[in-house]
Amino acid sequence: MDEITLPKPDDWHLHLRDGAMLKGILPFSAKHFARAIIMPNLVPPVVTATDAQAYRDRIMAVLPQGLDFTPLMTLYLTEGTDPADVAAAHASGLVTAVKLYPAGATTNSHSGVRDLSKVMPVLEKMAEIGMPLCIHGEVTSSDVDIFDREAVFIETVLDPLRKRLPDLKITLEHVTTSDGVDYVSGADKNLAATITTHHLMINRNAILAGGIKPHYYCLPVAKRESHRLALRKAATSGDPRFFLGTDSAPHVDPLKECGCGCAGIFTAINTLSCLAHVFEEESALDKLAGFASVSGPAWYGLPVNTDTVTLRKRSSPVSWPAKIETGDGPVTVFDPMVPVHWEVA
Ligand SMILES: NC(=O)N[C@@H](CC(=O)O)C(=O)O
Ligand SMILES: [Zn+2]
Ligand SMILES: [Zn+2]
Repeated sequence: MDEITLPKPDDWHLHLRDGAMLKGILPFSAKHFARAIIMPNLVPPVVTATDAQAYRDRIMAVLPQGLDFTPLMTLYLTEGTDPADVAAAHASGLVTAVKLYPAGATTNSHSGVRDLSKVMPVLEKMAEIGMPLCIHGEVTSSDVDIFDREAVFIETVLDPLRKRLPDLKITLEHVTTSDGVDYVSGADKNLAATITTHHLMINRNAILAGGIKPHYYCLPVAKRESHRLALRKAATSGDPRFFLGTDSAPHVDPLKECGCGCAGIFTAINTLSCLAHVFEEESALDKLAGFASVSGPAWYGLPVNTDTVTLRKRSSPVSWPAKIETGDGPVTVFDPMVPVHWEVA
């Protein structure tokens, strides 16, 4: 097969940032995706319905004419979040989900949750109204090895939370381990996971072997090869609980190429090409529509997009700019490290 047409994909985990960066990167997502779940980890974060409305307006204000793109807004859960504000934002259609960042787990997560018992009233309200909770699933304690933080989170935080609130609908974001895949596969209800493009393509060698490569550093950090293979199996299985969230997370190069580089990989430009490459390698191109276009809307209770996107396999590899320029500075584009022949037609 050298051509495949899909319902237009959606991105169920995306960082659009703000200001000049937002303006610089939005066109790349808006070209290939109809909708995206917009992460709220700005500085300051998107905490209230008022914040979400203002951020949504800023996104729409810089959306280039002719591109049809719907940002699905999220609220950043804090220990001061008001359950009534969350419920009203959901009822009005403004906000799709709430995002839980354990404080300190990732980029701009310092206002996140330290003590889960403090946000129980919000979570109870969400369970009652059927509003999904998106979770960055890593523990933060310094005595847990960074490669184990997802597995430990599942065991010590996620599983107890699901037992306490079985009606709460949870998206475990950017799952990176076989532990995560197994846990989601074994759940009876109300649990799904997003998988990023880069975690299907790279393992931790990309970051650490042959010199330290900050543009492959993200959180949760890429794990060993056996985990990547488990993610590939889940993504290409046709199980609707695993679907695409790119976690495209741009940072300007000076903030990545330094003594304490930021976590995040910018994949918005080449995600669809890379996914076609992965699914072809797994002899599963027939499962790509499910992963990128169908299972996400089903989970979030939205219709599948009626527009389509065609991917075409070329005889020569596709290339992308190594960097894009934004008003905030250059952003390095994800290099999949293998020749990719699929282009968006
Ligand atoms: N994934 C990342 O490495 N970084 C994200 C935050 C996140 O999704 O955890 C970012 O905002 O830069
Ligand atoms: Zn995250
Ligand atoms: Zn993210």
